[in-house]
Amino acid sequence: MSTTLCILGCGTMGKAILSGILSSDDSTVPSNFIACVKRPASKDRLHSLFPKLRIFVGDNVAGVNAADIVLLGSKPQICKEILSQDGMREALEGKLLISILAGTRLSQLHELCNPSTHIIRAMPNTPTKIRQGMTVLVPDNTVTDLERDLTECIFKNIGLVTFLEEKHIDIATALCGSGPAFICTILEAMTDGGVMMGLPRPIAQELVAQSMQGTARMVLAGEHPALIRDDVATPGGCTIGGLLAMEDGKIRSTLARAVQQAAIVAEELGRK
Ligand SMILES: NC(=O)C1=CN([C@@H]2O[C@H](COP(=O)(O)OP(=O)(O)OC[C@H]3O[C@@H](n4cnc5c(N)ncnc54)[C@H](OP(=O)(O)O)[C@@H]3O)[C@@H](O)[C@H]2O)C=CC1
Ligand SMILES: O=C(O)[C@@H]1CCC=N1
Repeated sequence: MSTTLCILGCGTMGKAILSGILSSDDSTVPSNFIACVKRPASKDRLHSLFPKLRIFVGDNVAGVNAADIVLLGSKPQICKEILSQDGMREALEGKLLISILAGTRLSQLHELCNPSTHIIRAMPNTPTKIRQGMTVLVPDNTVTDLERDLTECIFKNIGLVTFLEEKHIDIATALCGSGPAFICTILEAMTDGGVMMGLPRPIAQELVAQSMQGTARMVLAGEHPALIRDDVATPGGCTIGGLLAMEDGKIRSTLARAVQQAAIVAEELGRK
């Protein structure tokens, strides 16, 4: 049976999810894809990236009508406008709606939909583009096991998946949704250090990025970050010199506060 996924608002994150799914060998579910956007220029860009994609400009209801599953990928601020369009409630009836909107709660989405629309909140990140994403899923209590499994399958195909309660999704938004931006800030800063000491930027950047990837993989394989750190910081060595400079700059509390601030703002986005 063929399943059609409509990405309702297909910008940065919609494109990342589509790229991930379409580059996988296992793109049987969903098997067909639709995107809805606002501007004709976005249609042209999407068409050049994904030639087989059906694209609707300014006709969201038609896009949703033609789909089995809808992934809401607009900015949170315009979700009400989109879901209140004439015919949208009806178009979504009996369908699974996956919302990737930061901050917008299940209860707010339900108010804009009929009861037969089942809703799952998802918080993915841009590395889904290369099938290395991290997605947190929050199904509401009307979601069937089949819908839950299907959503898990879609996101597992493009990265790791974990289920959380809704009360934790703003924190997940800060950690995995915003995470790539925070991590790239650290990556750029370390690269700057290498450039300052005389390495060409592309080489310094590769050294940092691969070190980040390798270390992250060790942690994901079960190694404890504190032990990895201790192994590297030999007595009287260069690493402990660098670590103390980081602590002088309050790097730990700075990064933890960044996550705290992003989680606070994520929660506020749902109130706008
Ligand atoms: N960016 C990220 O890393 C992450 C984002 N998110 C969430 O994903 C969502 C989208 O973010 P992002 O992809 O960055 O945003 P973008 O601005 O890149 O994409 C938004 C999309 O919505 C479309 N759109 C705007 N108005 C309408 C409308 N009236 N009808 C139909 N489509 C419309 C835009 O169309 P057009 O192109 O024509 O303007 C665009 O394609 C947000 O809710 C965000 O919280 C979640 C995790 C990570
Ligand atoms: O900054 C934002 O609003 C979005 C949500 C998570 C990542 N980017």
